[in-house]
Amino acid sequence: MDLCIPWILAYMIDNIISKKNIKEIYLWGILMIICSFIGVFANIYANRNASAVGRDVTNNIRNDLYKKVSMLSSSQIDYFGVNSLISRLTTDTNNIHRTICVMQRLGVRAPILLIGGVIITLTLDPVLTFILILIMPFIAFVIYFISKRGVTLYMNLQKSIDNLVRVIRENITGVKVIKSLSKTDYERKRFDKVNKNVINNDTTANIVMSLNQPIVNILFNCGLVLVILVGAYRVQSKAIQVGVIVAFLSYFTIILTAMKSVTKLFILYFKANASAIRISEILNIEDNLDIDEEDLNIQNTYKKWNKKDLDADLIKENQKIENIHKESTYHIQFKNVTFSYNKNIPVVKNISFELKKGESLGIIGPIGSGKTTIMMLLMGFYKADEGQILINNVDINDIKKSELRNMFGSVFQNDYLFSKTIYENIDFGRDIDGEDIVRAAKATQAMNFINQKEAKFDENISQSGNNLSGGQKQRIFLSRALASNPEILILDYACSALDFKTDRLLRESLKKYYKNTTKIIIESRINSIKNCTKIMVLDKGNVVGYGKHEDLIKSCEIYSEINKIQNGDL
Ligand SMILES: Nc1ncnc2c1ncn2[C@@H]1O[C@H](COP(=O)(O)OP(=O)(O)OP(=O)(O)O)[C@@H](O)[C@H]1O
Repeated sequence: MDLCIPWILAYMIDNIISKKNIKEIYLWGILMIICSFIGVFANIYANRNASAVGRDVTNNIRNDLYKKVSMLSSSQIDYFGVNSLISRLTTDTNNIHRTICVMQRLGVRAPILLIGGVIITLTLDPVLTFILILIMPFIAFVIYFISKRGVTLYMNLQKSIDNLVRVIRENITGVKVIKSLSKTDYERKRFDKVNKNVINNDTTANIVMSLNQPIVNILFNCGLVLVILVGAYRVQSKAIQVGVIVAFLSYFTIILTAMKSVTKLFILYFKANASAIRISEILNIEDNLDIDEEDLNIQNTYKKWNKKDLDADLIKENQKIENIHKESTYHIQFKNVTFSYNKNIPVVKNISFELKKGESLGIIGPIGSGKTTIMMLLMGFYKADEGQILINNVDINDIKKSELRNMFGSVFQNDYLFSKTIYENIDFGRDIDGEDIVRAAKATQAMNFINQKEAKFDENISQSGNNLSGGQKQRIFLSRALASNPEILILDYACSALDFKTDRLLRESLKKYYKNTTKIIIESRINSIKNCTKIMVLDKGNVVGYGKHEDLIKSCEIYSEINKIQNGDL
């Protein structure tokens, strides 16, 4: 419709107006109005559809990306970094969303106006069109050359945004520490630095990309001047009529706008391309995912087999596992396990221990000695470089990840509470029986403070549990770990915020109500682990003591030293 209107105008100027027939002028005028309306409504319709497509495509990409991110193995998450994953899920998908929306509107409209404009001007006057076509390769070259540089520049920009997200996240989650250490100024300067980096990268990218517009404008305006000069000469020599020049000026504006749109598209495209590369880096990962091939196979097999066959097979498989359980003497076995995060310097070396069902292991040792790493290996977050880890006599690498994870209840140092009710935070979407939740809350002494809350279990917890004390939070973490009646309970400094009495009551409840659960407890207080079936003393990734409390006091120098310090003897 945009292309029709100038053509009608030229026709009216050259053929209708001279006839001085008002009726005919009105008719052609009405035709122009109809064209305008059709154009407006078609535009609204196209925009609505483009938005819907943009919304759905981004929704799919974000879902796929989220699914993939949630399946990444721990080492892959370490490799990409949490902040980079967050900005890939947010800023990068947003860049793609904008581009898809604009691409559908301008990407369709601009070429139609561009090519259509050239074709129509050709029918009006080939000589003037020739001037137009002559400058187009120059414009295309400028756009291509400048925009090509955009990919690297926008990649750098995205990387600096990753850094910005990291610093903001650290500052917001660590706001209390920052204030208590009076480090607000220091953190502000750190933020300023990364923020400036984003601004600098953004400015560089924008300066380079904004060269496009003025250069394109200059080239086009030169063409316009030439058209008017040549056009005036041709009107004078009666080769064309005045209406053609008027139409030509309109077509020039249309074509110029279309060219500008193409430039904008290029900028958006290169920006989105940088984001798309970052997104596909995640989507294209195939190996080392935190989901077993077996899990995927089962999904595929479901499609192929009928349910009866699958059930029969699952029953056989369960029987096999049950037999293994019966034969197995040990619940958990570590056999000479060695592991290194960077595949260079081992963090834990030659770790061996065995636990029978219901037994407990206390792990103690200096900061960074590898205590948490042993738990990470047991839960299958990382694979051991050497040695073997067995649960119920089965190598954990042969156990389906989902099945493995279901065996555990765990509390780690950096656990998280969600802005939901106390009940939902304990249940954690697992549809656990209400009785089990209450039992867990009683065992962990959480009931005492839950009962004091107005809404009891339905009391809302604010983000990260800011409306709870440290000890209350820990009791909810512990309840969450115990609520599913896990086979294995892992407590990594899970009781550090509990007072001595609550700590003792918790241990008594664990013994009484969860006697079949095998427990591994990482603690710095000897009193919290001295009654464990076995105690392991770690130092720089090596086991320097292993046995019962009384034996270690005599045989392990580090252990007896810690014991003396904690009893006030040193
Ligand atoms: N994801 C990781 N990537 C690289 N190195 C890591 C990672 N996690 C831990 N480490 C390193 O491995 C070593 C052991 O860490 P680990 O968390 O197992 O120690 P820990 O004994 O549990 O310490 P703490 O008592 O402070 O909790 C440390 O030197 C630590 O810096």
